[in-house]
Amino acid sequence: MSKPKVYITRKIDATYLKAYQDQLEIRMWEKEEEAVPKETLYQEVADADALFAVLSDTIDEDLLSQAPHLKVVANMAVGYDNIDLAACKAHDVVATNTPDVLSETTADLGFLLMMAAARRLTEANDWVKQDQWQSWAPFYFAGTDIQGKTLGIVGMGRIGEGIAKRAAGFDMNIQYHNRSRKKDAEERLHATYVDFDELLQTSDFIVTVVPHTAETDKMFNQTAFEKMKSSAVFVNISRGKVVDEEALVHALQTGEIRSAGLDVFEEEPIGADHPLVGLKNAVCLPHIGSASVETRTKMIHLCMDNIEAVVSGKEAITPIS
Ligand SMILES: NC(=O)c1ccc[n+]([C@@H]2O[C@H](COP(=O)([O-])OP(=O)(O)OC[C@H]3O[C@@H](n4cnc5c(N)ncnc54)[C@H](O)[C@@H]3O)[C@@H](O)[C@H]2O)c1
Ligand SMILES: O=C(O)[C@H](O)CO
Repeated sequence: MSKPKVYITRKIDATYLKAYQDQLEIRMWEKEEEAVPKETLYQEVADADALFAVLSDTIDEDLLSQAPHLKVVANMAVGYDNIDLAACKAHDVVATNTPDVLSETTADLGFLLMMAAARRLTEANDWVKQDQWQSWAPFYFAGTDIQGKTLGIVGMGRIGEGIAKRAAGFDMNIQYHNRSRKKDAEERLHATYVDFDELLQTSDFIVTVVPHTAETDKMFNQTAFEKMKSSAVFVNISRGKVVDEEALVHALQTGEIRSAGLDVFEEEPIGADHPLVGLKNAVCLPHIGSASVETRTKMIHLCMDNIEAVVSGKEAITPIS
């Protein structure tokens, strides 16, 4: 009997796939950083039973209509705004994501961005590397402290809770806004629920970690930045599209807010000519929230385990509900 066919849209080292090769016929796009061209992807899915996708692949009606045998799309991300779930349902395709395994690593990066933006880390690092350091001075690269400050978390989910846990260790006051109030988290994390406007107005640090949906699209717009303190540090580790980037650039340029730490952008990838890259008070990273070897390994295995489960007639481990 022939093995179920899996197509992987990015190069993954064979060692990660060894355990699955007896059960599955695995093909993949052989480039790590270059996206698979649409024509190639459409040809490859024509006889595939399973698709291992990454967050920059668009999984929509157009693609699914080219994939008559497809049973499962395993997205190597917890976010799934690249997947049309209604189209998956219509084609009887199970969509899966990678929740939990990346929460701590992504919370680490959120915290790192908070501190980097507060303490002007990249600016100071660039200065040394550009051979500009002459002598010690009392206030050069003086940033702002985080201890004793108020942190506002927008999206108190798995990763949001991870941020709150870390913030407690830094003696921050924690407030949050979420689609629904989470009383259990309030007790566990000593966090206070506030509405969105109050969070914007009263937080010294604002971290967003909501999914990108119709509701959260550009929720950080000009009005939102105007409400923030002029000393506020804004961090986005969710999706670029939850922010109106033009408004953010304006807020950073005019001192409406102090600084920003950004792992995600409206259209990715961005280049050196992007307006945010040119701003000293913006720390910009190439969407690496979950990028530790340990976590990426877990994400790959979870995708493959989901695929193996579905193609062998079992329930997916982490279906997107
Ligand atoms: N930068 C990265 O590399 C990276 C890594 C992992 C996740 N992410 C992003 O972070 C998101 C969150 O991941 P998670 O595992 O914590 O998800 P989660 O579902 O556990 O948490 C999301 C929280 O946002 C809340 N929420 C949804 N809509 C909201 C709204 N309109 N207003 C306020 N709150 C709202 C939900 O109620 C939930 O509590 C993902 O969807 C993904 O887009 C980014
Ligand atoms: O949604 C996700 O999981 C990230 O963006 C990549 O880890």
